[in-house]
Amino acid sequence: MARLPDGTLMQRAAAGITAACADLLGRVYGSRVVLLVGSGDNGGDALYTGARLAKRGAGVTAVLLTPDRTHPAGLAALRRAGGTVVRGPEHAEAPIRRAHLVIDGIVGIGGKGGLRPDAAPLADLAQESRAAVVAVDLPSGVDAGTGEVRGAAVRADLTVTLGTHKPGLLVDPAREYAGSVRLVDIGLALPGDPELEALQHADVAALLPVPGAESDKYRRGVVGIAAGSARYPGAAVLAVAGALRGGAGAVRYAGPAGDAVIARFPETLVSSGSPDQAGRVQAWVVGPGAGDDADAVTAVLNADVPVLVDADGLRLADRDLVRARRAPTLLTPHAGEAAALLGVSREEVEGARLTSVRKLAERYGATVLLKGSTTLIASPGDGPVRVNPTGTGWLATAGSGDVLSGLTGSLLAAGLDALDAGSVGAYLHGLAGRLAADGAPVGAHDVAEAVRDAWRDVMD
Ligand SMILES: NC(=O)C1=CN([C@@H]2O[C@H](COP(=O)(O)OP(=O)(O)OC[C@H]3O[C@@H](n4cnc5c(N)ncnc54)[C@H](OP(=O)(O)O)[C@@H]3O)[C@@H](O)[C@H]2O)[C@@H](O)CC1
Ligand SMILES: Nc1ncnc2c1ncn2[C@@H]1O[C@H](COP(=O)(O)OP(=O)(O)O)[C@@H](O)[C@H]1O
Ligand SMILES: [K+]
Repeated sequence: MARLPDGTLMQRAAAGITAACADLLGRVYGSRVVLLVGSGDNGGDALYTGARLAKRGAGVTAVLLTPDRTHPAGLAALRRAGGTVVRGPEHAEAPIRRAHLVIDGIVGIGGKGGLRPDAAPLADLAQESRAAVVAVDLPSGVDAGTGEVRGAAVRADLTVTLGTHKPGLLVDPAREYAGSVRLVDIGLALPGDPELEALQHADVAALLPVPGAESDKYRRGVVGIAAGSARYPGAAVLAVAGALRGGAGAVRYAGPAGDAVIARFPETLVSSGSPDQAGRVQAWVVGPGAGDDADAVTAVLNADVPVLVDADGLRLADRDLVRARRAPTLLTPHAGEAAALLGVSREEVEGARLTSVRKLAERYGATVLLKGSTTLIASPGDGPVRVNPTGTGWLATAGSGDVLSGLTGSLLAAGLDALDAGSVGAYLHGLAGRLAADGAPVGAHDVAEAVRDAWRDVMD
């Protein structure tokens, strides 16, 4: 900012927001636009955007939340362009009701907590009106850095974000408030590591284990699955189904559901004893449908290879044993399991996913994949947390987590580190869920089958 003339970034921002608004409106000339203007630079962005729309023939009304603390140059620009001003939120109802478009410039990255009482009714009015709502930088009232929503907040149809995505646009519950998100490059060079990163197709393609000319099944990695029980044999079958599609050269199964596994997947190497008698593997998955078999969990945690712990395994695992492990450990809880591991309520985890996943990784000295509407993967330390961009609500179906654990374990056995295995596993799983569903409900076995399509899609 220091290297640029005053106002340059704001003009770039306004140009980008104006273009997005024009796309949304279709026709700017003759449209009615209301600006919700707070006291900071976020309000300034809205005012300059309003000025540009007014020059193109829109009727623009600015609602000033704090009339004596409004961005002065932005306000002057709007007035010069023919915009009108109402002073105070109490005058907002009539213009918002008639608007085609509401631009939310109440607060951006400078905001703290939910909207204050004077601003909160504006969020309601905007939501009740038939106008499209465009948020500048962020929906006002959500926490930019964590994705938490601690009070009233604007619900946008589109968020035009400036310079970079913010965690609040990628992590639930705030993500829901953002609508679709459009990034405007305003030429900021961003320092250091981001808080959050999202893999894209090319990143995943570069990480997927592909066999070379010299490969054999052992070099590709053998994944061990210690899952299922007499009561839940299906969990074993689904975990193996995921594991067979994850790139390992062989899948070993150890546990009481060997007959069910073999019946469905004859290529599996099955044994009914303890995992430590099952033969060598390069990674273990333990826990899906395991019931109360704590011995199997302990045996796996004592193995000196990467281990993925899911479902019942998370409940049965000796926590000191997890912390004492030297080989990589990947825990894959959903919000309820994460809540039990942290000793808090499920709601607390769902309301603060980013904080929760970091805390878990720190507390257990392990990589943690927190499942759910936004899947996050964190390793201990200050490095970026990964957010999975491919998730879909169709994955919320019984057994789909078992598929994820097998798939991700297979990637671990193939040599990916725990953070990469977790994020690539979640990416393929989400994509497979979308491809399998294609607009209609799916079962977990459909998701497992579609992993191959997801893999091809990524490699294309
Ligand atoms: N940085 C950049 O490179 C660029 C930044 N740009 C833009 O600037 C924005 C950041 O601007 P900013 O720093 O002025 O803060 P901002 O988000 O307007 O909020 C502060 C104001 O909100 C108020 N307020 C606080 N909490 C509140 C609440 N809960 N409910 C209601 N009000 C609340 C708070 O009031 P106060 O505490 O002072 O009473 C203060 O006046 C950024 O998001 C982007 O749009 C772009 O132009 C391009 C380049
Ligand atoms: N609303 C949602 N949006 C996206 N993904 C979801 C949603 N709900 C659940 N999922 C995903 O579905 C899977 C469910 O796993 P899990 O909770 O372990 O179920 P199960 O134990 O039945 O297999 C996880 O990968 C999770 O991230
Ligand atoms: K905003």
